[in-house]
Amino acid sequence: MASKPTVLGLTPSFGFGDRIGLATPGHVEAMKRSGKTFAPIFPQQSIREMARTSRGPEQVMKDALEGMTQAGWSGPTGADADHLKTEEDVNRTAAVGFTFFTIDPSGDVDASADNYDEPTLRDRFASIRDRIGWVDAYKGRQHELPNGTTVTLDEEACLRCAVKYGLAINSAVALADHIKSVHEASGSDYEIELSVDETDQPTTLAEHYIIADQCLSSGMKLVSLAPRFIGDFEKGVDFKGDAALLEKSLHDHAAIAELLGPYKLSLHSGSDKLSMYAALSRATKGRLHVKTAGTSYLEALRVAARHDESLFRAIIDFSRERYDTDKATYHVSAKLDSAPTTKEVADVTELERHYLEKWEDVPAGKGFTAPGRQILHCTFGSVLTHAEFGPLLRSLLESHLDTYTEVLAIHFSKHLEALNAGL
Ligand SMILES: O=C(O)[C@@H](O)[C@@H](O)[C@H](O)C(=O)CO
Repeated sequence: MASKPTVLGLTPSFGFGDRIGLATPGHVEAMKRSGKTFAPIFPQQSIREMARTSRGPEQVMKDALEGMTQAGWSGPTGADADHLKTEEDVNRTAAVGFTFFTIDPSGDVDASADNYDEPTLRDRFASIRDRIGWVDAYKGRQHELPNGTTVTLDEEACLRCAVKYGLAINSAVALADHIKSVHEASGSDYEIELSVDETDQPTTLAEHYIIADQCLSSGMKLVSLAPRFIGDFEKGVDFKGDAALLEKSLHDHAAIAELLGPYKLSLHSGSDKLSMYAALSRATKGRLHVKTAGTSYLEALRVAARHDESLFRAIIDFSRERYDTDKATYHVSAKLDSAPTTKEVADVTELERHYLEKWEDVPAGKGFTAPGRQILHCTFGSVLTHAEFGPLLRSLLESHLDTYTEVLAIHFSKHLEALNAGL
């Protein structure tokens, strides 16, 4: 019998989202092979994923706990109620035993604030001044971080942060208060992650400092924070960008987390970012959380590529029809013409290479880069709720659970080993 989800505190942790409900045995197997320093989060699903797959929190929790029991996992696990935006999201997930609550206040972020000229910035600030009381308290301050970097909170940085994130901080604090009251009523423990990763511009050090400081001073039980890091963290493929600049910035963000918390730095869209994992582990000295989800769905399609070619081809055709619509809320850059149609590729192994890629084709220490992965990645909801493809894929996985478990074990062992390399 699997243990009940618990809080994990500052232990290095790794989130294994599962959009189908059959991946946990493979996740457990990867943990057994390579997860020595990491605590797992097996039940993990965002509200967006639940909406797209028509699975509710009960089902997500039940599938993960059953998978843990089936695979003989008796160690601890967290349970991540991911990308929560409303009190209703909290109530539904708390009721079934989620312990790690990821608050996503992106609906209240003013994403245009980075481009406002000074008069517009002052104007916008004037319109929300009565709801943001902290600008004068930070203005003019400088903070030396444990790694020697200085965070400068000049007037412009404070105003821009207030306009961009002020209302989002307020809504995050309000949702955290609700999480607290729900858990006080039930007498159960919980922890909070704040995610501000889904923005176009990277989170500056000044923004990170103010956001975290405001949340902590409100009493938020913040155990991890997901900034938007520099470079590109697109879904389904490796990190794109300047590795040296990223590493320097990871050290700075980790130093803020150490100074103000400590809390963990969290990496969203963490699947397949193997080329930067060691840097993340080094910079945070293991005080980190990595979140993955869509990559387990892609590995499920690998099972289709190997055991039911016509289903694999049909799913690719359908995903190509859906991609331009379904990619709307995801950070991806693939275009439909970056991968061939199924008619253009006769050999299924070649098709697998274009749409999923194979580990044997990827250099050591790197992740996948094939653009076709993104076409399949964003369209999971349409496929899984499709009257024909959803049930066919599920029954294929059920009859080839050994293959699914093994491909996931290989896939995630590579992830965990790359993270361990920096510790
Ligand atoms: O697709 C989703 O909604 C979630 O899986 C992700 O955004 C999640 O937060 C994540 O970053 C997984 O890599």
